[in-house]
Amino acid sequence: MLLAEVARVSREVGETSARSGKTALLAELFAAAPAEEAALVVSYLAGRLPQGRPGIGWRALAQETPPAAEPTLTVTAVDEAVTRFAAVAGAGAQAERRRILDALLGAATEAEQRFLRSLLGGEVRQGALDAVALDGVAAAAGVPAAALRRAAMLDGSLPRVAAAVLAEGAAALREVTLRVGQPVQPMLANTAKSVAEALAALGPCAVEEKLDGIRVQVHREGDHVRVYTRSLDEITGRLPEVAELARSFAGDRFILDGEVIGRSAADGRPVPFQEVASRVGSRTDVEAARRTLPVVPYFFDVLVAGDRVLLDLPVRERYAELTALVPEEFRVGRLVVEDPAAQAAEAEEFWTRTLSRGHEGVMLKALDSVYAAGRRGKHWLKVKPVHTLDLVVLAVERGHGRRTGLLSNLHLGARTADGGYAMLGKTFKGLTDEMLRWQTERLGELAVEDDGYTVRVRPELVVEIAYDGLQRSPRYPAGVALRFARVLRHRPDKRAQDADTVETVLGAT
Ligand SMILES: Nc1ncnc2c1ncn2[C@@H]1O[C@H](COP(=O)(O)OP(=O)(O)OP(=O)(O)O)[C@@H](O)[C@H]1O
Repeated sequence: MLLAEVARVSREVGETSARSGKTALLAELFAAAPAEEAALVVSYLAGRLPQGRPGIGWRALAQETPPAAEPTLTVTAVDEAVTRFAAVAGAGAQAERRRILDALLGAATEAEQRFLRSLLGGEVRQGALDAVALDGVAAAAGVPAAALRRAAMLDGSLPRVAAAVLAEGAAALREVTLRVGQPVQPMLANTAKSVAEALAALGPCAVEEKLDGIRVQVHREGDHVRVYTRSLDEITGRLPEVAELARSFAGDRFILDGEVIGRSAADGRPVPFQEVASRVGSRTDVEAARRTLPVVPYFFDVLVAGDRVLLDLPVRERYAELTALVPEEFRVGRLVVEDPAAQAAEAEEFWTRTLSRGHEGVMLKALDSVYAAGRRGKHWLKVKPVHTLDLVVLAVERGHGRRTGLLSNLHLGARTADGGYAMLGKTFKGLTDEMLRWQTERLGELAVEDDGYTVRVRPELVVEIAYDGLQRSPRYPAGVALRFARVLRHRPDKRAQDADTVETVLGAT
């Protein structure tokens, strides 16, 4: 299929405001895509490259290249060029990359160049596009969107499932199941303001300790254990003690969901999140890092046990399975509340005790709820003493004085209903020297425009922000701004589409 077709539909989708109109345009294109190119076409329209981020800087993309007069470029040819680009290494790499990019842009018409620049630069608005692309595939294949969404979550790749369902119809969906060794998007939680509010919303539920560490999904098949992060990256090699422990558990085939934390050698209290994050992030000399900060996983869910997929079992039954596999000392602390009215005081006491042990808060889970992979549902509710927001960095200002040479003052945005972002304020508070160095490097990679003072970036980096409330402000697009915002931590483990929406921000305060 010609890239021109993809670029045209992408433009038309952008110009159409009704969701049904967007879906129809995409469905027509997907139905017309040849089987061997369907995955690529879906991927491009969801704003993604199968190669991930090939590291093409905005300066390289901004360079003018004379366009081709006629469209001849196919999506397969684009894919091959990006693969070559991503593989270039060693001496002369920069010139070779330039050559590949010039050849690619030179083979594209003006309209195709525009699309390529946004695709390669990661500038296509992702969150909304993913969902719209999914609707388009469902309509083209004649399958329910919900069934397709679930299959894509289980498989981990919408383009792959899309290609199968476009070729084989609904039958392909039945074949998608959870497989050991294939990570699945974890279930996420919503926020409640208090334990009482969460109990009222959920009814019979489990109240669990909310540990502040790194989410891990542990897959075991015989002696093979793999550990994945929340963003589905494999980190087995960095956490040898987790793999060793999983090998010691009763079953020899399972998928467990849990949180890894470190404990202080002196008093056993949990160490700050940053220390665990830096331990998990360190790839070199894992053994030395392990001696400095050994970590322990605490599990709270099980998704596969033996040859059974447990996602559709309710919490109470999954927990019984977890109990059979994982010894109590490696499960999160938990209180079962069958009767919220009678056990309210007990639940409050569990919350107080959990906080006094140095944990972040509690997580309440409806006892009859299933595991909704990849969803931020209403069946898991977290309660924390300090309310925080996850916001996306839209731009950053260059520092001055002691911060000269560093990217410092962050422009923070919440997601809007149309797939964009509304800026809610700026802050440089709470950033340690190490965080400043880290964000300068990361935001440098995400830069798309630089006027010498403010660097606009691709909206990808999520930061966790504490704040004292909202104030009216006509200068900001949502009509409100954050008061006393400060950065608690960077959240490279989160995607922009996991960030808070303007709606939740307004509802939170
Ligand atoms: N008992 C628990 N059950 C589920 N998740 C837990 C538990 N204890 C700790 N967690 C962590 O809490 C996270 C769920 O909260 P949420 O979905 O809001 O993600 P989050 O935004 O990363 O959380 P937060 O920002 O509050 O740390 C999980 O991803 C997991 O890492």
